Amino acid sequence: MTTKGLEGVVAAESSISSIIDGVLTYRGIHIDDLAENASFEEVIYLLWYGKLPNKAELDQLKRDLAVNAHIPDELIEHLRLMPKTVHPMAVLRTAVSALSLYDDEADQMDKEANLRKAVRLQAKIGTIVAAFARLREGKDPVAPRKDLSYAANFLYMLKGTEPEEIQEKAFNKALVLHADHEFNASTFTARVTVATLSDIYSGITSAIGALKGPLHGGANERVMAMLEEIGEVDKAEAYILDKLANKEKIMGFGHRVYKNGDPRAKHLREMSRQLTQLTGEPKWFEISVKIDEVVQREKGLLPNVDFYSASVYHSLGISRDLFTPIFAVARTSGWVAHILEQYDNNRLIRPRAEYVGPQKQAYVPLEQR
Ligand SMILES: CC(=O)SCCNC(=O)CCNC(=O)[C@H](O)C(C)(C)COP(=O)(O)OP(=O)(O)OC[C@H]1O[C@@H](n2cnc3c(N)ncnc32)[C@H](O)[C@@H]1OP(=O)(O)O
Ligand SMILES: O=C([O-])CC(=O)C(=O)O
Repeated sequence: MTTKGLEGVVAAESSISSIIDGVLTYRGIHIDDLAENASFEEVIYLLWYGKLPNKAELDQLKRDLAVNAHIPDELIEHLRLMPKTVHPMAVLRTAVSALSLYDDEADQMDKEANLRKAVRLQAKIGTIVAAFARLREGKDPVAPRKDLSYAANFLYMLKGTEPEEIQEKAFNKALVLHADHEFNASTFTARVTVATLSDIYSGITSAIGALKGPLHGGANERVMAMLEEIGEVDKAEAYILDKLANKEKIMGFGHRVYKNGDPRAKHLREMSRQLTQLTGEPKWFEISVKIDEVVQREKGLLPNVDFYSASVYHSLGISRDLFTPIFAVARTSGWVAHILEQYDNNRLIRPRAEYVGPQKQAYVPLEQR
């Protein structure tokens, strides 16, 4: 017996995040609590070390992230030479792989070296996304600042100006909400890769590839494309009904695990409401709410993390093809935690397939085919 898509299959034990009866926790702390109160840096520490940091531990992690946020000049040149029109997720996949070439410890496998690489990767991944976003517009990258939070620094490197406090807070919350999610497809991919005892860069590169697809992280960008295509609230209902009649999936709805709603969506919905008002473009929230109503009514499906995050990022002035790379920036914290957990109690991940192909076939020489 096989289970298509491994639905409901428990593949390993983990003590990083849990989804029990629709409640999401990181290391046992409720996601609502973290979303309201935690900085992304605290969440990184929590995921990697299994406890909230004290002040000294948090200050140290912040310092480590800040001093490691620059990327090698060679990588900037590489990014400069990349075609300007390619998808930033493809760029990120290549750039993270390339980053390993400039890390002397890339293949060193002890725990301390892995933690040092984790800090470097987490610190640099945001810089890579921001640098390419500017380079493709013919602008120079903005060097990271040591005095800003992870969230503020990312927005600063992207735009060249410091974000308003409300923007920093919203972006921080989005990072916290996207940080980890049990055995989602990209995390599982990372674990499969490193379970061969391959290195952390290979794990993250594989995970980025898995996150890119529209059934996973790639949905957030497509949600924004849909909102833009709809354009006005009055057109939303007919647009969705037409898609459903054509048996098309509505991006940002449904979930393999949550059948009664994604607990992250309400936070993003409220952020979307506030930010779209602030930017004077409430229509993105209003169209989203209308879609939400129609999809629930017609299909009984609820929004996932990718739905309201689209209008949140748009309201922060971020191009829609950067939405999934930003998801990768946040999820690197979770990917790393899972990679470290996998190394700590490793066994090769190698399931079986049920063979359903032809049997007892003879080899036919080429000239007889
Ligand atoms: C961060 C994240 O990865 S969150 C997920 C992001 N992805 C998306 O938003 C893409 C849209 N959603 C989907 O494709 C799915 O809901 C997934 C991939 C998230 C979950 O997939 P699965 O658990 O495999 O559910 P599956 O695709 O089998 O759907 C079950 C039924 O609901 C329908 N359905 C599920 N999601 C949707 C949707 N978004 N729109 C319309 N119908 C849907 C399917 O067509 C299927 O109907 P059927 O039984 O009549 O064939
Ligand atoms: O868990 C999943 O399948 C997808 C998801 O919501 C995530 O990765 O955040």
